[in-house]
Amino acid sequence: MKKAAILGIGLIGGSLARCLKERTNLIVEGFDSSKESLALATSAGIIDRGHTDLTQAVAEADFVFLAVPVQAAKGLLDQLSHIPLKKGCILSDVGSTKEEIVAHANQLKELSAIFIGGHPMAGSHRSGVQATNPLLFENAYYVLTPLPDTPTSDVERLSDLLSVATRGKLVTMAPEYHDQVVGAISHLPHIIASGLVNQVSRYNDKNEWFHRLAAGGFRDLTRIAAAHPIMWRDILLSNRKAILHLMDDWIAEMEGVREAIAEANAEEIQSFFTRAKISREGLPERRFKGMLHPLYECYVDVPDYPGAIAAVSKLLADNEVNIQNIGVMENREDCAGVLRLVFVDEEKLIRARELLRAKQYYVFDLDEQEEG
Ligand SMILES: NC(=O)c1ccc[n+]([C@@H]2O[C@H](COP(=O)([O-])OP(=O)(O)OC[C@H]3O[C@@H](n4cnc5c(N)ncnc54)[C@H](O)[C@@H]3O)[C@@H](O)[C@H]2O)c1
Ligand SMILES: O=C(O)C(=O)C[C@]1(C(=O)O)C=C[C@@H](O)C=C1
Repeated sequence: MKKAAILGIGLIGGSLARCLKERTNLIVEGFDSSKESLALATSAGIIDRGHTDLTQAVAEADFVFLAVPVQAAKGLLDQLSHIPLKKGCILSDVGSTKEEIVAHANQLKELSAIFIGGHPMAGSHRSGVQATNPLLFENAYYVLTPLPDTPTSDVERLSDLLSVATRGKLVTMAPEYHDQVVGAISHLPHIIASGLVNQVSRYNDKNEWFHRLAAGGFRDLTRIAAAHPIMWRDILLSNRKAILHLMDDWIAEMEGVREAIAEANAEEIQSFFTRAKISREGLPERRFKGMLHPLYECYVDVPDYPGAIAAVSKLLADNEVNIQNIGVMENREDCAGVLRLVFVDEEKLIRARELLRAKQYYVFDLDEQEEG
């Protein structure tokens, strides 16, 4: 039997393990410094076996995936360069930055496996094995960053495996290029979200209404600020060059709009928002999107009385419309507010919209707005 070893059984490593277990014939073994995570992953069937010993974990592995924070991944690579790996073994990672780790692997001449950098463009602000999801990478881009001299057959072998296992969209690009692009659409937004949360938190220390009034806008924009600090520390340290450049551009962007506000320049302020609106609406379609998950979702306003949520789910269940996922949006205090409903396909979503609207529920579907 062929084997994959996943080093780091957290959100991404654990989700990848579940993909491999569900959709390939590989034996999946895990390595983690946390015995609790390994025990949980083994008992939940996420991995076949857990190890705290690296040599045992990678023994006879055909594929090894590093799924730990970026700086820890460099340390594991150093250790792996002293461990004989199976002939033909492919070593990859899932880290959010690529230039540094690819260069690091490339200069480890003793490394007995081919290294191909990887980064699934999907994730969450949650971390740990408890947050794993075998559908996490579905339809998301999964970037591989082979070097010009990486054998094509190895890239294909890895790409084929990941394509089947994750159902993601495999693409290749140069590591530096990856870091510039992902710096702009992932790393910079995390800095902005966290900076905004810290700024408002300072105000809130003196007046608690800041947090209490925080509604949809603030919460939507800052969800990602709840992500793992060590992971993000490592990402920023690893992609410093690109991020510093992006932050300069961001500061210039903010100075531009600040000036327009200071001068009460209505035309310029409107143009700032108009450009953003057009660009935001031009992002790839959400349902078959790249960086965002394919979702058949809608939002339903529900009144604030006991049983209101049950009434919505009963209406749909009575009409054989299965809800795949349901959540209460946290955008209003002391109020049930808005229900987010997710369906398995478009047909179910359309049927749900019809049923709910026939009962006078207010249903909002972003894609319907974009289509119309
Ligand atoms: N979270 C995301 O949204 C996301 C998305 C794509 C890629 N990534 C990348 O995936 C990697 C893992 O992130 P995650 O979100 O799964 O983190 P996580 O915190 O959920 O999981 C990391 C796991 O690695 C283990 N670990 C940490 N250091 C270790 C070490 N030195 N030796 C052994 N085990 C160690 C931890 O115990 C934990 O189980 C990071 O490099 C991150 O940049 C994250
Ligand atoms: O959805 C989220 O919470 C994420 O932060 C996911 C996200 C992103 O920025 O889009 C975070 C880091 C990754 O390397 C890839 C994806």
